[in-house]
Amino acid sequence: MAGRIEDYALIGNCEGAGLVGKDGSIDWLGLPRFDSPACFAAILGDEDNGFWRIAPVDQEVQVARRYRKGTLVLETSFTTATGTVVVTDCMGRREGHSDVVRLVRCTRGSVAMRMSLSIRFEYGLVVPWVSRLDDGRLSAVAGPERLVLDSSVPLRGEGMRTIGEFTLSEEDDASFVLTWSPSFRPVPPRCSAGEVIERATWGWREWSKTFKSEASGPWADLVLRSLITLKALTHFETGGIVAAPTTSLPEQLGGGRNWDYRYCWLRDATLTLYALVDSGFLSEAVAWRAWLLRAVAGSPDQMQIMYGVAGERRLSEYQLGWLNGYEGARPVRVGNAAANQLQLDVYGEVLGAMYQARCFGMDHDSAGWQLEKKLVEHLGTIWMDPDEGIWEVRGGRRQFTHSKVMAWSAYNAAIKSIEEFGLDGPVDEWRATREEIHRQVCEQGFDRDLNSFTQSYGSKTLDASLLLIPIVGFLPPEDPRVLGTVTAIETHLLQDGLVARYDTGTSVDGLTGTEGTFLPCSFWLVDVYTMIDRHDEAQALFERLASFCNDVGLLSEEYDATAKRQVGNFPQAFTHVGLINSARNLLRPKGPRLAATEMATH
Ligand SMILES: OC[C@H]1O[C@H](O[C@H]2O[C@H](CO)[C@@H](O)[C@H](O)[C@H]2O)[C@H](O)[C@@H](O)[C@@H]1O
Repeated sequence: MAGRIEDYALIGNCEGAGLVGKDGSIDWLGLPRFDSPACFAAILGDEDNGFWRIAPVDQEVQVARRYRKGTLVLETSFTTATGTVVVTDCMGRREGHSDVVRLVRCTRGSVAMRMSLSIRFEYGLVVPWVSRLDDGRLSAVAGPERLVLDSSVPLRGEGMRTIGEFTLSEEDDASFVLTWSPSFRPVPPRCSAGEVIERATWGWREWSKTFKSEASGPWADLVLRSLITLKALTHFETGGIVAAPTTSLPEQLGGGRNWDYRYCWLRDATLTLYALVDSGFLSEAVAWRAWLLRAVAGSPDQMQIMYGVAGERRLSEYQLGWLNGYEGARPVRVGNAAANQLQLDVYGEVLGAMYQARCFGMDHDSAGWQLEKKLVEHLGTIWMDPDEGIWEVRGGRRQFTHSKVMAWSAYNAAIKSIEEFGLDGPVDEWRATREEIHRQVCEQGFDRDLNSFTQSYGSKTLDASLLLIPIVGFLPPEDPRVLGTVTAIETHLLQDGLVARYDTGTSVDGLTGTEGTFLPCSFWLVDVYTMIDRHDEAQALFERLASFCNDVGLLSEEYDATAKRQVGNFPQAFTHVGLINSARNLLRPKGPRLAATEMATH
């Protein structure tokens, strides 16, 4: 049975990723790429859908976990009545191969262990053909995929699984290397588990050296963990950043709001980029900008709101009927129909990111500006249209207020690029449009009775995205309309002190059921509290949000305050971006300096 979402820890190699449970079971593994059909999918079904557990035979066990400092190398320590073992898990990458490495070391006494492996390619569906290679390794093949298991202990087949039982005494160890490669290529050479672990430890620590802990004060450890998580979700070669490494972990336990997040949203990726750059990690920003220019290249009216890891456009959504879903939450979806939506805010996010790249000296060619001009030109023809908005609603397009605010933000960024970097463009025309959007939002997006901006023009409902109005610099934080909106959101959208995105009962999203509270929204409230000098409330809310992190510092998309459980895809970049930004904003003397704010006031 799958664990609670917060019972999992992330392993990855900046190409693919997996989730390791506290019980020592890898219940999700996408190889070679984040969005590849998983070969372990037990988290979305049961053990027959693939898993790999290494744990003591004794069920009475105490578990403690941590990542090696500054790395994505996981150490799970199991203590039984007879002794302690530490299982070190990590992933490595070789040309054309991905390695999942598990090293078990006994540190005290002696412990009887059991390894149980069930490979099911194609998201838990396909049973592979398992055979022994001449060199003693096990090979599991189905169609184009192959996994090879190298083990230092004897293995046997039992009931469609591979089993290894062994007892380790103090200072003994046992190693396991599971290597993915295409089945039509030669079997990859052996590699040493210890060497892969040491190389991964060194590589992550080299990367982490850039991090300056002072800027994050008391939250430095959590912030670094979040940054490492964002890096782990970034593809080493394409520069694409996925929103999360999982699909269909439910937004409501037992519900149907289950989506595939293993793609690159322009919104999530741009915000991730801001957080990385603000923390000094510039090379990811350079790679992402190049990814972006390739992904959106072509006709501006064909720009999508999300792409595949390498910029693929067709992300057709379908359901995997053979998976029962996480704790029975069905359907399990692959692909994401939101790819074909119109979401005007992405123009604001993309143009803001390009402006910021310029501020950091990353713009070395004119190709970027030519594309931006085309995007603004296109935005000029659509900004007045209804869209699906930041929440990707499936209940029909509306005149979402936040979408218009971000259209304003797109013009604002483009105008600043001209004003500050001497670029060419019809600046007077763009200024006029910026002004027109601002006027329209203030007239049609603000409700005098509620004394608040509203979810869409003329509506009477609230939306957490309106917290971004001061953060992107659309209005100053002390503006009475901003203060009124904060009060209205506190009145209508706080659930047990956490900010809901919107009222799911209004049918705006076209979905049944409800959801947990979307964690980035609560981080936005932390930021706004800081901006309006409500520092104690900002601090208290941040501390509460930080307390939701699991034992290894990870957060999913949402939190179910009633069940007191993390819900939604995990770990979620958007949430970790919120944590990084808010932790840093709490310490800035003049209040938040989100990258987007800098953009508007630079
Ligand atoms: O709630 C309905 C929508 O949920 C997903 O979108 C959410 O996640 C995205 C990725 O983090 C984020 O960019 C977006 O703002 C969120 O609403 C899902 O991808 C959609 O298909 C779904 O309609």
